[in-house]
Amino acid sequence: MTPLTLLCPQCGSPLPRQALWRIVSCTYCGADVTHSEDLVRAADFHAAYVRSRSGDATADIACGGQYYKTIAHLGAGGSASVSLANRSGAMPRRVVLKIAHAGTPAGQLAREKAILDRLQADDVPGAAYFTQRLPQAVAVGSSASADGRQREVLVLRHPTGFWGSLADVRLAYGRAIDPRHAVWMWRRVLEVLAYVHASGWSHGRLSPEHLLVHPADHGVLIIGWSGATRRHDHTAQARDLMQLAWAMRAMLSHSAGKPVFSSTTPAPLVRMLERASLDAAWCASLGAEGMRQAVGGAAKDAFGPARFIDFSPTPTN
Ligand SMILES: Nc1ncnc2c1ncn2[C@@H]1O[C@H](COP(=O)(O)OP(=O)(O)OP(=O)(O)O)[C@@H](O)[C@H]1O
Repeated sequence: MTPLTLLCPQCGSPLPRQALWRIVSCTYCGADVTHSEDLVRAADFHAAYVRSRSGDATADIACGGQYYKTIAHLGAGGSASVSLANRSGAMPRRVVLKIAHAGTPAGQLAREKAILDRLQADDVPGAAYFTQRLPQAVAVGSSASADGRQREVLVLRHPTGFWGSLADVRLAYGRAIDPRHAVWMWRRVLEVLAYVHASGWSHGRLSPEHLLVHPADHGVLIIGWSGATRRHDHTAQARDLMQLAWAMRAMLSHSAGKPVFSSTTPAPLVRMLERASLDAAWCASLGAEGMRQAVGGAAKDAFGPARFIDFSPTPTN
């Protein structure tokens, strides 16, 4: 072992060996000295910590030991209202908060988190890719809301780039969307369904409200998983495919609430949608992957080879 003498860099006097890992005061000249490069003074650390928590005072929701400041309302469903929020602290992060309505049964959001956690934990082929295309829960808890009552809160990672639900798109258009856009929306959902169905899950509530659209990437995120089950139930999985076909029919219907196709919807697509929304046995025999391929074939018959067309979630004319 090489002997080591620690000397004060100011006066050259010997220092105690604690100077290797903490600050010591030189007994001769009074200088504060340490050899460690990682050391932070307790007072500096405390001041930085207090600075990092300065946003907590303006936060309105506390959950899982973190504080969140809501910044925009995103929507509302049957059980919760949904907001965009910022996590306060040294590492701010944008999240989505679901805050249970008054009267929502206790534990509903906790169940949703448990289902999302199980979906994320699946270790099946394709998991690395598809778990990125499913919602990710961060924490669940309860927090005082504006009316002073405790409400259940679910914190989700914020999926960037998603504009809103297909129900919002339909509302913004007030008429059918271009059927070429319905094709990629349908196929995107079927890709994810093929993955989740293969691991035995069924969603159970596939409606336009539960499909968020990413206009720039032509992406669709399935939300609303609180009713999902994992029973390898082929009937329930066929029902998912039928519900999805009805959601697509809603996007292509001439007027909201009436399943009448717009005149711009080509015949091969109309035939597919009608059969997929009514024939459970056919849906079960095709499965999500078979249906994805069939939609691709019908789209090719109707529009020719696939090409990217810009999508705007609000009408431009
Ligand atoms: N990440 C998001 N970005 C934009 N809007 C969102 C997002 N998440 C949810 N929304 C909006 O909030 C609405 C309600 O969300 P969600 O379906 O998760 O709530 P819910 O109360 O669980 O609904 P329900 O109980 O009816 O299934 C959605 O239809 C959508 O319009």
